[in-house]
Amino acid sequence: MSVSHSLHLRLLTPPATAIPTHTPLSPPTVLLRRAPVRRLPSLRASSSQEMLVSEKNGAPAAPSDPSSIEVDAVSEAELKENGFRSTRRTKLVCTVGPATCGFEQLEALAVGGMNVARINMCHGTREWHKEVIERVRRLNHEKGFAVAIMMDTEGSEIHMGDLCGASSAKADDGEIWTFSVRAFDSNSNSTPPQRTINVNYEGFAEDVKLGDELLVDGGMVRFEVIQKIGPDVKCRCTDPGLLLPRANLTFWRNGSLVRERNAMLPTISSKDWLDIDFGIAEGVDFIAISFVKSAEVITHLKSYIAARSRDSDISVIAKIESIDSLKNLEEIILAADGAMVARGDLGAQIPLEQVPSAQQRIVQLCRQLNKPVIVASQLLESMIEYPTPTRAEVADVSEAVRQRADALMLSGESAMGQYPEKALTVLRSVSLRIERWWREEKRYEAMLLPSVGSYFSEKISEEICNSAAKMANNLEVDALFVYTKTGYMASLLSRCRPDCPIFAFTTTSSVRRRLNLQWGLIPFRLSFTDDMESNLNRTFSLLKARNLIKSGDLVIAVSDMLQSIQVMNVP
Ligand SMILES: Nc1ncnc2c1ncn2[C@@H]1O[C@H](COP(=O)(O)OP(=O)(O)O)[C@@H](O)[C@H]1O
Ligand SMILES: C=C(OP(=O)(O)O)C(=O)O
Ligand SMILES: [K+]
Ligand SMILES: [Mg+2]
Repeated sequence: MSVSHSLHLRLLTPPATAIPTHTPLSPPTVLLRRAPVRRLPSLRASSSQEMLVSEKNGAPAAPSDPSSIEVDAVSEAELKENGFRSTRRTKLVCTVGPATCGFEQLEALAVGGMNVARINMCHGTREWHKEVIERVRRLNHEKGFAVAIMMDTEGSEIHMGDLCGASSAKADDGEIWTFSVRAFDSNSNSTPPQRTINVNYEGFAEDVKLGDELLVDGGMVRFEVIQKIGPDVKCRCTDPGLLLPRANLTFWRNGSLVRERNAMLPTISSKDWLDIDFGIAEGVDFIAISFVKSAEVITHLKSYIAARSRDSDISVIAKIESIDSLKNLEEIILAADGAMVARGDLGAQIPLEQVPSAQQRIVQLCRQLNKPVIVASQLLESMIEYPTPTRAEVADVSEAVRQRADALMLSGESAMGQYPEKALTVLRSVSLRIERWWREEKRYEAMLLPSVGSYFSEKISEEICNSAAKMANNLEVDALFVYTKTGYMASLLSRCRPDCPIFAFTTTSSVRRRLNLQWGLIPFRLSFTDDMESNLNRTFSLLKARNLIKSGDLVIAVSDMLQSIQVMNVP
């Protein structure tokens, strides 16, 4: 028999088309009934009008083709390879830099499981970044990937200049180096004297004091301030190491971070605004804001984006990397569309031993508030130079996966390291293994998920998703299906971190790319109607023809058009 009994739980509310979203509804009546056994028409790709897009081999169908379904080539391969109950849930972000900006290198990362490509506006020119964006878009179009693009702003941090073209400089113990606010232009004749580093913050020489400790890259190299001469600050190296172009600088006095005038620098600098305009014009999917201090800046940016691009849905990610961002954590996360635990700078602003608990707190709060969260920086730092990670790095990655963060991020490992693909493979295999272990052992601690919706209709959606996820675990279903136009219902299911994967069907490519950042979601683009029966039948036939599901698989379907939970076997 091709169809088993299907249980249909429906909340009797007016049809979704009649409900403007965010309108309070009258309390729903719950009706539980057993639907009659139905025999669905057995549709095969060959016998139906519905042609599948085979993006990998041919030209992709136009996104508006109503009869097509799009899933990215890698999710499809991973689903088949791992079997969908154990396909990867943790998403992977790779920073693109000189080591990975070529088309083939980007393709290798996409094949390796990169869900989001990050460009860091702190480095490179806008033209350089534009080319990377174009390559990623071409890759998506020609090869059937759905890699999203995240632009990360430079922010008003204090950092060194670009070492006049040198890729690095070695600072040895006891050496005297000069940090100067004088601008040495690598193209002009004003070559700086030896061991002189330009600092981008005008107030630097005035703000530091003799005896201050100067930390490069959060302590990778350390200096002590020994003399101030006009714009120049002479420092003695106390912890030797490699200085990298545009490395971040912090200064400490009596064991605490100095936050004087530099704390007054705007979160979004004038250069950042130009970069943001660039990002909007290029249609990036995410903009990550560095050194967020309060919720206002996020709200401000979001209204700027909305005014600039009426139909754009760029998500704003708040980078948590300062003391202020920890102080105002909840309001910042509430205002943003997601957050990043930016451990690089965070570890330079708070004592290192406080970073792990801050990470745990941020990851947990993001899940409670239903915002995706990325754990970033130094996950596999040694792989910049070596082909295998340290045991400690593997343990760190495992911990982020165990905390059920939405995504893990590579920085230097993929931007300028020697083994970008190997680093990505490590993230992928560790994620898969830890996720499986945790599922098998049912080790995860139950998390209280508070209600986040402000409207009654949103609260209904939350209850439906919480119940559907619980049913999915208890009934051990193979997959959850969610039909969602805005992606909201999909995120609510993802928040529950269910045991089975979540197939998220959405109508636009941009929502699909954004869902790529969220835990456990396998986003598909599909045109669907308000008729769930026909949506389900079409989806079943399209996915079966693609060998992504088979007759007898047990699925639970929810949608944001119809407040219902349906449990059924694939016919
Ligand atoms: N677009 C780029 N051009 C040149 N180098 C880059 C680029 N992006 C990243 N890098 C290199 O990769 C390193 C790690 O990247 P990331 O962590 O994003 O930056 P940062 O170290 O400034 O926080 C950078 O320090 C820089 O050396
Ligand atoms: C991700 C981070 O930000 P950036 O690489 O831009 O400094 C960080 O500080 O950890
Ligand atoms: K940055
Ligand atoms: Mg940072």
